[in-house]
Amino acid sequence: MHLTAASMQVSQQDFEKAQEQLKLLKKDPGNEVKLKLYALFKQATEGPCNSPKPGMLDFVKKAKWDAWKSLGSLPQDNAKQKYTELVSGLISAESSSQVPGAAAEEGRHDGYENIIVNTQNNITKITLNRPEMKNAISHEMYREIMKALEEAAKDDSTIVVITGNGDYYCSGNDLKNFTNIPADAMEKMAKEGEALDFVAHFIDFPKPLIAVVNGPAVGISVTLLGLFDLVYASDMATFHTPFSQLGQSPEGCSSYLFPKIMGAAKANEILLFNKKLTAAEACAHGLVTEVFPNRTFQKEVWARLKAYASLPKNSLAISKQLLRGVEKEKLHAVNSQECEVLKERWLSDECLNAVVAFFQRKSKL
Ligand SMILES: CCCCCC/C=C/C(=O)SCCNC(=O)CCNC(=O)[C@H](O)C(C)(C)COP(=O)(O)OP(=O)(O)OC[C@H]1O[C@@H](n2cnc3c(N)ncnc32)[C@H](O)[C@@H]1OP(=O)(O)O
Repeated sequence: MHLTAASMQVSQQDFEKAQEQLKLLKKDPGNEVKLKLYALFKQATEGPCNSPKPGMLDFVKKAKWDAWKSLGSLPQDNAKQKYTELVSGLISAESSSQVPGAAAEEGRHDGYENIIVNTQNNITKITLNRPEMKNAISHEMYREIMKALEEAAKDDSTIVVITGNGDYYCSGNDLKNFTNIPADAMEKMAKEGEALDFVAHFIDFPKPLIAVVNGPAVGISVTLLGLFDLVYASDMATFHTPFSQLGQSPEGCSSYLFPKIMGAAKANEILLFNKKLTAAEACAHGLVTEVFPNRTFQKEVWARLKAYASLPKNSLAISKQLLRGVEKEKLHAVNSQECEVLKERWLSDECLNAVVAFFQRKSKL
């Protein structure tokens, strides 16, 4: 690739170094980020997109073209700067969001396979730990999260944090949950009260519960955010609830909380029409408390959480109960109704076909 710019905020050398660093990334950054990188690189090296729009059915080329076109007239030097920042963000996220695999990690709780739980500095951290599956939540993982929440409710911690290991926060329900049990998978899912019980753990959780959303969030990991007390997000996080695409319906009390938080018009766009939000949009609509640059995300968020965790524990828990108490009964009723509808959805052809289509998808970016 030939680069031409001479006077740029980011030197040619830094830009080229970023391209090299990108190759060293151990983790696949994911399509969303790949598109952003592609667009910024093209803008930085060729300027605004003037190439003809690819045909509607050429999905990959069209996605790339859209991403590049969306940068409009962003100057080349700005694109170069953003590209370099994005790469360094990915590198630092890789080194800081990788949870040390060592069982020797201080305060680590034993007995979990799919999550890592540790308590330190008055904070119990629950890390979703299936990075190769984008932290999709399997049956076993649902059970582990419930167990971890039950233990965290009783332990010495003042606040409890949920985050993800790797580039994703969580890709939602593991769609293999529908396929692992032969033949009667959907029926079994529908009969088990797992979803109801899982969401109830969040409604009833007695301490401040904070989501540290390190990357994209999908499905139930988004809807549940309405039940958290704080949501901090990296600027690389996105929020997507593709329920109608999947022949499913909203859960996690989102059918009640999302319109309340962001107004009916926006909630409809998100929950009915699969509109994916950027972190900045989710923050503007009240789902996210604050967004941080990915480069400094872990450092800034954990410094803040440590300060919060030194506040008086009982006062925090009592105040949370006051805030939540008025709505608890309503939230359980909403959860119950959402799960009833979901059970029917899981038995529908629309849902079955969507799950089959996911596992049959061929073309990836
Ligand atoms: C108690 C039950 C309560 C249930 C409540 C109802 C909950 C509803 C929901 O959560 S609906 C949302 C369900 N989630 C999805 O639809 C997301 C599906 N995944 C994807 O669309 C993509 O994987 C992606 C956009 C998250 C990431 O794309 P990409 O960056 O291209 O990565 P890969 O697709 O290659 O993913 C890597 C690897 O992970 C597997 N995987 C990712 N997410 C899921 C998932 N949710 N279920 C199952 N498997 C998932 C993916 O298949 C790849 O595996 P492979 O390499 O192909 O073996």
